[in-house]
Formats: sequence, structure tokens, C-alpha cells
Amino acid sequence: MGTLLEPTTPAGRAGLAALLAEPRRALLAVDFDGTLAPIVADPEQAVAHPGAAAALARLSGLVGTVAVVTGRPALAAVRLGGFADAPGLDHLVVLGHYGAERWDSATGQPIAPGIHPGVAAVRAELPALLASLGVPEGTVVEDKELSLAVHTRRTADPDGVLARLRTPLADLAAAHGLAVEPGRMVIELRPPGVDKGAALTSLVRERAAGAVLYAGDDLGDLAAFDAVDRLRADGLPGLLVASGPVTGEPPVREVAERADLVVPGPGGVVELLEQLGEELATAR
Ligand SMILES: O=P(O)(O)OC[C@H]1O[C@H](O[C@H]2O[C@H](CO)[C@@H](O)[C@H](O)[C@H]2O)[C@H](O)[C@@H](O)[C@@H]1O
Repeated sequence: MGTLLEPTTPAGRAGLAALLAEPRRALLAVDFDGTLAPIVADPEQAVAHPGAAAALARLSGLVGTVAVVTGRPALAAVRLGGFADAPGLDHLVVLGHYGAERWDSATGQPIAPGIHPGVAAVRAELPALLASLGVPEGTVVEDKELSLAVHTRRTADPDGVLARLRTPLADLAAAHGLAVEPGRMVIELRPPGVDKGAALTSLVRERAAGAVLYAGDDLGDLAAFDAVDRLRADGLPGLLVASGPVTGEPPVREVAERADLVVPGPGGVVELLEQLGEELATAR
């Protein structure tokens, strides 16, 4: 593969230039599912691309901050990514549950908020609601303790079932004070008040970052894209990367359209991270 470090927008080029000029002040954040880990039918079977942890480890010795920002519980991403015991990955931050939860490799302990009372109510009511809607085989509820996700990928008509579920799940979430987070063949019901954009901005401020790179693939990443746009408007250079599809599933158009750089799926993201690591190591 040739170089992937070629943003197509002026803002993206400025973001990359700032990152390369002062890597120790840069913050590099990547989403997990669809960005570091290929999309698979069963969420429990998702694993990071084989080169992901090594690429992040190399970068963690070269840039100021390396973070994973995910809708997963932080510990699930750490486990599925193989991040806890990856050689050299000593300074990783994982922001789980769309930023509500934080895990640092320095401590190995997640810091999580209390459980929103609406989650217990939704957990109790969801089976009856799904039964009343006659959802087909393959509709699966993922219980993430702090939130719940209804997946349709394993049904015969994932898009159709998702469309049928949209309003009833939004009503259920609203009835219990939860927010709805739509994604790739999934609708999540989760506590409001935080998103990937707020989480990313707060980490950028905490680390006094001088440049930011964010890579994502799904609707939940758009809040982080918005945050990078706002940071850029305030003078902080940034680079937005979209992980494009590789399985025939159409890309999440809004993400690809807003990115400075589109790469082919997690393989492309890892290749990009490796190329960045190589470039930074050579420039030292
Ligand atoms: O923020 P992310 O790291 O992208 O996590 C978002 C959700 O990803 C997972 O679901 C997605 O990936 C599954 C495994 O490849 C796939 O089967 C599903 O269709 C996708 O929506 C995960 O299961 C959710 O909990 C995450 O919130």
C-alpha cells in the first residue's frame, strides 16, 4: 500500500502537519468497532485488527496521548483489543460508554459513573416490547450494564427490522430518561449527558494537546467529528479520518463525507497508524 498520509482537505493537511511538527503535544484518538476492529455479526466475537495494539503501542511512545473512544464498556474494548498486555502500550486511555467511563493503562482500573435508573427499567421492559413487536429471530439485546443495545445484524432483514424498532425504542428510552444512539445495525439506549465529542474535547483540554487526530466509522463518531471541527475553529489543528467499509456494507455516508481522509476499514486504519509511527520515528 502507498502512503495513506494524504488528507484531501486543507484543514486535514494542517492537522497532519501540526501533528508531525510537534508529536509530543498531539492527541490521537480512535474508535473501536469498525475502526480498529472489523465489523462481525456477533459483537462478542469482534477483535481488533492483528496489528492494532502494536501500532498504538509504537505511537504511544511517540505522541503525547493515545486514546480509544468507544461505545463499548472500556474493559470490553481493552479485552477485545488485547490492550492490557500489549508490549509497550503503557500510556493508553480508553474512554468507554461514549465517554462516560475511563480506563487508563497506568492503573488498569475503569472509573465508571453510577448506573442510571432508567437502564434497569428498560432492561425489565425490553423483552416484552420486542415480543409485542414480533421481532424476528436474530434480534439480539446486548446488555452493557450501563446501557442496552438492540442489534439487528443477524436477522434476515437488518435494515427493515432496525427501521421498525426506531420509534418504539425511542419512546421506551424517552419514558425512562435515556437517550437513543443509532449505529450500524444497532440502536442503543443509554444515559444522556455525554458523547464522544464532549469526551474528546475534555481529554484534549486535560492534555493541553496542540493537535488532534480522530478516526471513526459510525454515527456515534460524528459528535467527535463535530468536536474536532469546533477545536479547529478555535485554532487547534485536527485531522479527521473515516474508516470506510470493506465488507460490502455501504459506508456511513455522513462520516465519510466529513473526513479529511478515508481509508479502507480497520486494515487501512492500522496501516495509517503504522505509517504515522514510521514517519514520526524516522523524523526523531
Ligand atoms: O464506538 P464503537 O467502538 O464503534 O462501538 C459502537 C458499538 O459497536 C458494537 O456494535 C457494532 O459492532 C458489532 C461487532 O462488529 C456489530 O455486530 C454491530 O452490528 C455494530 O453495531 C457494539 O456491539 C456496541 O456495544 C457498541 O456500542
